[in-house]
Amino acid sequence: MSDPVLCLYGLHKTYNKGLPGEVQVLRGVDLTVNAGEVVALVAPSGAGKSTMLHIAGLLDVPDTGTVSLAGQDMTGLSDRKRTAARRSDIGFIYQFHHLLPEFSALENIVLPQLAAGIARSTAEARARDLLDRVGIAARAGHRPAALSGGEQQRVAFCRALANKPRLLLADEPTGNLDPATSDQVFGALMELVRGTGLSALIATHNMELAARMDRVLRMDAGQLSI
Ligand SMILES: Nc1ncnc2c1ncn2[C@@H]1O[C@H](COP(=O)(O)OP(=O)(O)OP(=O)(O)O)[C@@H](O)[C@H]1O
Repeated sequence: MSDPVLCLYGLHKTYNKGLPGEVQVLRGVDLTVNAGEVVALVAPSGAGKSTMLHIAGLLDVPDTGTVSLAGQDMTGLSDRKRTAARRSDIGFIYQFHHLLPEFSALENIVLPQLAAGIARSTAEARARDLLDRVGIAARAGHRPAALSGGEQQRVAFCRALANKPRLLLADEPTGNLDPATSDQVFGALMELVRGTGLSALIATHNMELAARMDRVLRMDAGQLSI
């Protein structure tokens, strides 16, 4: 059997250690995401979800515990190697799209590929394919301001997948959309993820969306449970 795509083991994280504002955020988090698996993370506000996603995404480090991607331990790597692993292996989606306003939808998906050394023709073909998969191929030339909120978020999904990551991490990916749009846009995300065989860890407050994933984990007081 292949290695899990993501393996978190014994994660602890405390902010402001030893100071009056000390917050023990993660208290022993263990998690495995297997190849092609889509895992929901449901957590009340302040439970430590973003902290865990940042550590899983190599944007932050735990006080103790390990993070492995595709069987490789990331914990002891230099900042430069962690950044390289993050760029090549992980796609991020946030609640807000964070698209570059002066570039078209297509260019927002092409640019990260050019930065990774991919030829423009290949990058454009991939961007068009991704836009087609999420149903907005006709919007390729529009800048973000000329797109609806749901369309902007679909472009952000395509951008996250542009460099063919191993793992997608999403923090409330449809959290700023109205319920009907959220439902449709989430459907587009799931089709994209399923269609590419990607592994994903998706945080949401929405139990109906969580139920559409392979497995639901709850986070409370810095620990995970089923
Ligand atoms: N850099 C920091 N310094 C100090 N405390 C922090 C820091 N980042 C987060 N915290 C605290 O850690 C706790 C968990 O924060 P985190 O952002 O991980 O929660 P969350 O579950 O993602 O919440 P939300 O859903 O509201 O975003 C909160 O009490 C927060 O105030």
